[in-house]
Amino acid sequence: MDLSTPDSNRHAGPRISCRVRIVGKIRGFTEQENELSGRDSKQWVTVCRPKESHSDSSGKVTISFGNEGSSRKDVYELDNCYQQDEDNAVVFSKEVTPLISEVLSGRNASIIAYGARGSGKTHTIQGSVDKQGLAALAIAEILSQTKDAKKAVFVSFYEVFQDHIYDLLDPNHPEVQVLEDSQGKIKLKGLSKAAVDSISHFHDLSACWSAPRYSVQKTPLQMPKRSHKGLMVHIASTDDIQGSKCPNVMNFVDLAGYEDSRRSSKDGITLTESTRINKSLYAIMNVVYALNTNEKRVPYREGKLTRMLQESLGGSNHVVLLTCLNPILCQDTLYVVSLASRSCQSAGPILTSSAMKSKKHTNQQVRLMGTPLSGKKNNSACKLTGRKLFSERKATISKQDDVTSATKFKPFSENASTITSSFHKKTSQDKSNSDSSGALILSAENEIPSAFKETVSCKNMEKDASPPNKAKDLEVTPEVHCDIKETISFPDDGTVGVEKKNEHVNIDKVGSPPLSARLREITNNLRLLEASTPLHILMPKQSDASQGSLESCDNIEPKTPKTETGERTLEIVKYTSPWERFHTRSSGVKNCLVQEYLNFLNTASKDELTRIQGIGEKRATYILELREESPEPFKRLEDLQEVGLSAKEVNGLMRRMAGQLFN
Ligand SMILES: Nc1ncnc2c1ncn2[C@@H]1O[C@H](COP(=O)(O)OP(=O)(O)OP(=O)(O)O)[C@@H](O)[C@H]1O
Repeated sequence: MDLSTPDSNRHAGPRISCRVRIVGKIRGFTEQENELSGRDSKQWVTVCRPKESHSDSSGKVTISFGNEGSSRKDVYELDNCYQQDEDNAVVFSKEVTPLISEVLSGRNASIIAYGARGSGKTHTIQGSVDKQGLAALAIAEILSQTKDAKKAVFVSFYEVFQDHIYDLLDPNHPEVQVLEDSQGKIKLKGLSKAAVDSISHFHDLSACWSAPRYSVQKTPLQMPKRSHKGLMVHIASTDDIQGSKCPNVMNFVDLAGYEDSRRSSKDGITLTESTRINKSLYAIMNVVYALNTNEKRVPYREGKLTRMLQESLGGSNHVVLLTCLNPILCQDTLYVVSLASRSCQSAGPILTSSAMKSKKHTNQQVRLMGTPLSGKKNNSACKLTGRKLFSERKATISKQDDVTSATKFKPFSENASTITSSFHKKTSQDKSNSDSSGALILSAENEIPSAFKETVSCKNMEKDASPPNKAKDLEVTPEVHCDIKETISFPDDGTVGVEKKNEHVNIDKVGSPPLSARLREITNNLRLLEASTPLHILMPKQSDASQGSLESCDNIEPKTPKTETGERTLEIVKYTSPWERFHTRSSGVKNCLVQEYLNFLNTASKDELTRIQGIGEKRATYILELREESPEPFKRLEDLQEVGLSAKEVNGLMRRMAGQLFN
């Protein structure tokens, strides 16, 4: 597959601006992938560039995912994207060379490779046996430019694993500490620097990036499976033989690969480890987002790596976030690119049906008449992750004119996606909308990204997808072979509307039917609910005077329904004494309070979370991140240990909370 077209090389080069530049890089096929699928396999990633003549001078590109003919049509915007056939040398000349001049004239710069596992980050930053990485190419250039400029070049290599920083040049060193001096400048205590005078010397030193490591007792250490690795290039004046007088720094960071932590990892990484790694990736992405949106507070303290790099990020420094993309179907790549795209705020990401469907693409909780739009069984809300993924900005597909791909499919027109600010806050009971067209408008009440409207189509709704009578308020009467067009709108006031019209026109032949899937799920949920509802309650026999009296009714406690012999009954519990009743019921109250508290942690906004004693800004942020990882991270009180609270602290917290009820 030849991805290049004359247009694909039409890079204007990076604008030297202080916002973080978000650039994509599609990895080349590995030999194995070549063997398995062949070069003429269907393309999964397509880069669309605006035409030169187009009024949009931002030069941004859109990346779409999905084979021609497939239903997946995720489209995201980045500052630029390098194709499979554009190797490290091309990326270096376009992205890194301009930054070297900046560093030599007094600024700091960082090139951060971010992506799913196996997306080519290491290949890009560290290089391989036969291809130099960006780091080595930069060192060669820096050495050549500083030769006659009375500058000395020092390097530091480090690894960040589970929020601990290790010096790779001197593995005997204890952990590197990130300290702040009296002027608020970051100091890295314990990170060694080595002077570099030639590229071969650099290659020798860089072996520590992948060399096996040993403990102080000389026993081999288990290498972390997923960690961040970095190089700091310090450019100091020649009289600074230690390179310690605040030299300018160029960072190269090969981030740990993103992997959905709910998937069991192939290499035995535990859920907690994986969550921590992803948390540190979110920390980077949150800093990038905050820098690009000029937020007052940049959350450097959210992660060790961000704290460590703080001096090189923001201000007049330059950062390139190189988002590495797998060239074959990879859910994690979609997620990564969606997060990267959200930081390209100047035009906002363009999102389409599959992005909408994916629970990963916004952190908003969307409820459809109290029933999940999609998502897991028994989950009352479908949680979509990716903070601020939907920006307030508008984007229209018509901006995209030129498709740089071998297959040249037109995702926009086929997808019929539009962004609108129109607002629909109506319910299905609103007769004016349930008109002859059969329009159906559903509403949800949670905070919803603004200005997003999407049109998708579904076809052939099956009979079994029809909701039972209990779902009458949805007013859906699915027909076999009916053609349905639905419009989902996200208005500004935080509600979502789903309009649906019976239309026998313009069926998207490749579009999946999201509404039908959702309705099927609603149906299934209702059936489950119906199945678990007791048909009748067996009351105590009248002959038993003690149980039959009105007085003793207060002594009975309904328990979970049992369905042993097919007959659904409600078990009746009789208390033998007021003490027993009081004891049992107060533990019930306690469990209820715990459950309410966990529900609160699973759903509350950041502001609400910080109202709870013991939850500060940082912990609230982490809770939100955990919720991005899993829709309901807190199922038991023990789960609170995940946010750094000890069992004792959790107990204290609950005791205080119970005490507050009487204040
Ligand atoms: N441009 C490329 N052309 C061909 N093969 C590549 C290219 N980039 C990477 N590869 C191959 O893809 C595989 C994964 O690459 P790499 O190790 O760089 O990914 P990674 O993102 O660093 O992975 P991880 O997240 O696990 O560290 C390797 O076998 C590498 O040789």
